[in-house]
Amino acid sequence: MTATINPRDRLIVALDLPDLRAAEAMVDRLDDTVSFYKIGYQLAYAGGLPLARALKAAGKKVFVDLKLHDIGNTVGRGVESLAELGATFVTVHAYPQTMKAAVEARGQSKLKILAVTVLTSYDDADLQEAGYQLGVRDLVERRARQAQAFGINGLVCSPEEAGHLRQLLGPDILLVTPGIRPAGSSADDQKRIMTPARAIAAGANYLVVGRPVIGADDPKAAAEAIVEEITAALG
Ligand SMILES: O=C(O)c1cc(=O)[nH]c(=O)n1[C@@H]1O[C@H](COP(=O)(O)O)[C@@H](O)[C@H]1O
Repeated sequence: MTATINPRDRLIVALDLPDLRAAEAMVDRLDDTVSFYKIGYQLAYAGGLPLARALKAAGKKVFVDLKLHDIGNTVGRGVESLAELGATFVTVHAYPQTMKAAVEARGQSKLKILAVTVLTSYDDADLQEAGYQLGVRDLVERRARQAQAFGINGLVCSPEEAGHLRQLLGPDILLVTPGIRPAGSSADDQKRIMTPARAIAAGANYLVVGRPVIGADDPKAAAEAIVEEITAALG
């Protein structure tokens, strides 16, 4: 089912930019190279959420990444509001109450709920410091199984877990992987990373890329190179 996604549509560029003007300028620069954008904390909290509607009207897809996590009622009502925006994806943290409330609130809308398993900036030591007994691999697996049981549409995980999750959960669940770094680029604060080609080979459906594109001297060329790598990896 997910094999039919066009290679270009598998690249999601994170518009981690300070304001609407900067985000609109980046979308203009990237032009037809990019069809899918992510709006996260930085832009959303700077008044950027309305860009979701404008992008949709321009034929682009939008991922609203607010990583919801609160009591079930608050999560549910938040998801209802986000469904009105016309986004394709929204994120919640992969906690049982949160996932259950989000799936119920999604109702018949076209919004797909993605559960963030373990952030790609975490390793085993970070989880231990935060009080978890499980390491990354086991916690991702546990949360992924729970997410599937709740009817979540997809998982945000690192490409390092994508192969294992694909095997475990089958072909239908969407695997959306940040922590993407083209060969030779800086990891920044990411700890679980892979190149675009390896992430696709591991079974990721969508790759989320921020700084390697928006921080490049030529963002359009950087995005095009990633699309080419995705296309080649899909064979
Ligand atoms: O939910 C996400 O998109 C997300 C989850 C995660 O585990 N790790 C992660 O990096 N992200 C997001 O993916 C993007 C990655 O950005 P870069 O590290 O600049 O490529 C950022 O917007 C993060 O908020």
